[in-house]
Amino acid sequence: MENAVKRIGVLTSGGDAPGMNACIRAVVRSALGRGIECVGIRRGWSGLINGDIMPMDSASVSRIINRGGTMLYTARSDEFRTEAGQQRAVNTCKLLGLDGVVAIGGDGTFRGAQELSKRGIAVVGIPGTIDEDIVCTDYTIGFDTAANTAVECIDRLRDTMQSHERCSVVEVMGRHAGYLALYVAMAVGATAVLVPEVPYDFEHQVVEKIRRARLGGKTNFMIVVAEGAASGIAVGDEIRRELGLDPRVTILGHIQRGGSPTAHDRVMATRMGVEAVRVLAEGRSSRVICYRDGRIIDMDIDEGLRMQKTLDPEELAVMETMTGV
Ligand SMILES: Nc1ncnc2c1ncn2[C@@H]1O[C@H](COP(=O)(O)OP(=O)(O)O)[C@@H](O)[C@H]1O
Ligand SMILES: O=P(O)(O)OC[C@H]1O[C@](O)(COP(=O)(O)O)[C@@H](O)[C@@H]1O
Ligand SMILES: [Mg+2]
Repeated sequence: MENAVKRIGVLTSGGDAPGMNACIRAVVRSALGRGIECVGIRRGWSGLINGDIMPMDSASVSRIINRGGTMLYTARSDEFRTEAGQQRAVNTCKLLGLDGVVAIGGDGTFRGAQELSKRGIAVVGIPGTIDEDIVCTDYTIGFDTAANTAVECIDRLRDTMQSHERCSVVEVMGRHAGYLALYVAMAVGATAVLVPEVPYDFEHQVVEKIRRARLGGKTNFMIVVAEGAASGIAVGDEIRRELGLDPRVTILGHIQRGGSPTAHDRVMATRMGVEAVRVLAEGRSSRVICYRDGRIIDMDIDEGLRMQKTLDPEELAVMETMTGV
């Protein structure tokens, strides 16, 4: 069975995430260790459509385990959403003699992987996104680094906010998901957090929290806003209007997506990369690598994408407790 797989491709797609390089390295080196050739596909699905490739050997992934970003570049491709684009990608796989593709990315990337596997190409997905919004896995590569970067930035803001007794509104990434915001808010001891999963209620989520903090003796306030919940600037304006404070708004933006990956991200990326190659080498397809209950496993992509995920109610309740006093 294992000998059937001779050559695979690896790509990164969607928003980049720290640890993607460590994952590429693991895919390439574990494939080589099995006698499988590995081809790098640049610029995600659009690279597969256009045959944008680079040869990968062991040396090609030297000195990248500690680097953020992705050496293969990443992209979002509208063409790949079309049947014609997907067929072109299939043709590239046939032309290059690829027996499988490892796609490192988020949920969108996995939907693309589904389409490709329906067309007969073996694909295994690895979750790489700072949003941690992939339903079937407890962890996505990049989350830990992004969270620690955001925490470090907010700690710096807190110093100056305390000195000036100000209110700070910090917008963190998460277009559709509040995992990062909630985690970071808990880690910095925020006064309030706004996430897209909870309907926006300024009075309850912001005014009451700031009031309680003030009555408890605080004179500086940290409001963490996931970009998908509200705009940090709009929240700042509302605080100024309704409470008479003079908040400073900081949008952390892409700062959160860069930087050297934490040890946790490097280790998870390495474990997931090795597992993806094992799954492909065993001749399996349409799988996604997941971290569940403390173990790395693989799951059917359709099944994985069908699962419903919401913010952990226990985490939300803890945050409510900590901001309610
Ligand atoms: N339903 C879909 N069908 C086919 N391809 C898709 C689909 N959704 C997303 N993709 C492809 O995956 C790419 C990355 O998805 P995106 O949502 O931008 O990032 P992420 O993978 O990080 O969630 C898209 O640009 C598109 O090429
Ligand atoms: O890089 P862009 O296009 O500005 O996208 C920003 C978005 O990408 C993310 O960083 C990651 O999202 P995806 O993994 O789904 O691409 C979001 O948190 C953020 O909203
Ligand atoms: Mg996504």
